[in-house]
Amino acid sequence: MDKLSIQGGTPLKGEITITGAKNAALPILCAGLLSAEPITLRNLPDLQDVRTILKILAQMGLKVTFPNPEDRSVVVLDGSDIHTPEASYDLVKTMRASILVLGPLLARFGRAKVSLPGGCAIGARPVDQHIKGLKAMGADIHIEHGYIEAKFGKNPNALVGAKILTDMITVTGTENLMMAAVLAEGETVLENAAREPEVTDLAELLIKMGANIKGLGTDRLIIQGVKALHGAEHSIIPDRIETGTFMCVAGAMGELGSDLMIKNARPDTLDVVIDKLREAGLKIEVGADWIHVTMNQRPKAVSFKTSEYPAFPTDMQAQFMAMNTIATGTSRVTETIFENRFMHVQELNRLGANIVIEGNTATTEGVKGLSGAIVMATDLRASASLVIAGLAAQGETIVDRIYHLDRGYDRMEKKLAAVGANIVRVK
Ligand SMILES: CC(=O)N[C@H]1[C@@H](OP(=O)(O)OP(=O)(O)OC[C@H]2O[C@@H](n3ccc(=O)[nH]c3=O)[C@H](O)[C@@H]2O)O[C@H](CO)[C@@H](O)[C@@H]1O
Ligand SMILES: C=C(OP(=O)(O)O)C(=O)O
Repeated sequence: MDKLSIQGGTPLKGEITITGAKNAALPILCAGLLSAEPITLRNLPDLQDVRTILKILAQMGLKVTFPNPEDRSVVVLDGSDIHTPEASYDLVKTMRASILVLGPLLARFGRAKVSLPGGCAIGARPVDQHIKGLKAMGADIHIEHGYIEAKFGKNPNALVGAKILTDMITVTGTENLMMAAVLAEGETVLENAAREPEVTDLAELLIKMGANIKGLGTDRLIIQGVKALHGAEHSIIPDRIETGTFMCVAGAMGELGSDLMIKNARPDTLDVVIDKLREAGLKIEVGADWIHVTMNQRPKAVSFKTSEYPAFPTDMQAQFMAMNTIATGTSRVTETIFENRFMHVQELNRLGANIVIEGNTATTEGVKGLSGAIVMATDLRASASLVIAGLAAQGETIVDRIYHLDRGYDRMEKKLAAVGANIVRVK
């Protein structure tokens, strides 16, 4: 199992280029199931989760071609010969977002068999709202032997448009139902829809493919179903969480100093993150597609509560907490999206942090410095927080189990080493 070895305490300076967003790439790749014509995608990130979903899609019969094998950022999908609309437990268990094949398979082929994803480190994460929405669109769905078995029900030829109000805001739930609705008969209204930029990016691709979707970026999506979708070309939006993670790296360098020019970013998707980092004392300049961030003092403690977009993202919570560990003052961080997303706390404390959890709130008393240790990554963003803390700590930090990190970051250690970090992958 790979590990990262980090010698902390070096200042960071240079340029970092952001890659496409994992959480946009995954639903967008699944949208390849919706058309028999080729779809060309650019700015695809090179991640384990992307490799996993491509494997699942290829098993179904989707043809996946990288026109230039040395450049994994451009891919062509060909859904003209989908023969097996099924996703097995073996792959689904490694990545919950595999559930995103359910809506497109059912809408286009009238049947789908997809393993129920299990829970994961950060929470139980049921998919009841995905199922409830598809049932409202007339699907006949049963759970048997750990699999969701779905087929057309009410109407034997198609899903039917419906008004769907989910019990909570769900990102992949909105994406699954939107992909089902684009090929349904009639109008679907998704109330309480997620407004995350990745949902909008998926909607933009679907519109290029001929879908009729209104209300992009709002919590009410109105979709008029069409008979078939055609081919399209699309560039995946830059990853706002990867961007925010590197900004937290800059912040955690504190008095050591950092000066990072972050390129190919979408600062307009990071308003609350940028505000909070300025509150922490980072100097931030922003252009249309770049962010220049500098830091040369201990960060100030920042408190926040995670919530749905456009509020503070849960996927940035752990990275901010890593920065808070060495801040002046006390921060209070409340996690409202996932019931178990503080797994990094124990590991940050092993590096010398002073964090106490009470219910869904973590209180951090900033300390002057951290000291390197062996720590264990438990989930994707927890891993990122340990890398950040390791870069700020004195001495060597070993981050074990970085397969979690590889799920969602494209060559993170290479990007960090290029700006002066002393970080290497140990096989
Ligand atoms: C691949 C992807 O895009 N992953 C993101 C997506 O995950 P994901 O789409 O899985 O997260 P959701 O928005 O669905 O989850 C929000 C909350 O709703 C609950 N829920 C959700 C669906 C459902 O049917 N029933 C239910 O109870 C979940 O357990 C969670 O407590 O949004 C999360 C919240 O921004 C992010 O942290 C993840 O990075
Ligand atoms: C929780 C995350 O991803 P996923 O939904 O794929 O587990 C994440 O990206 O932080």
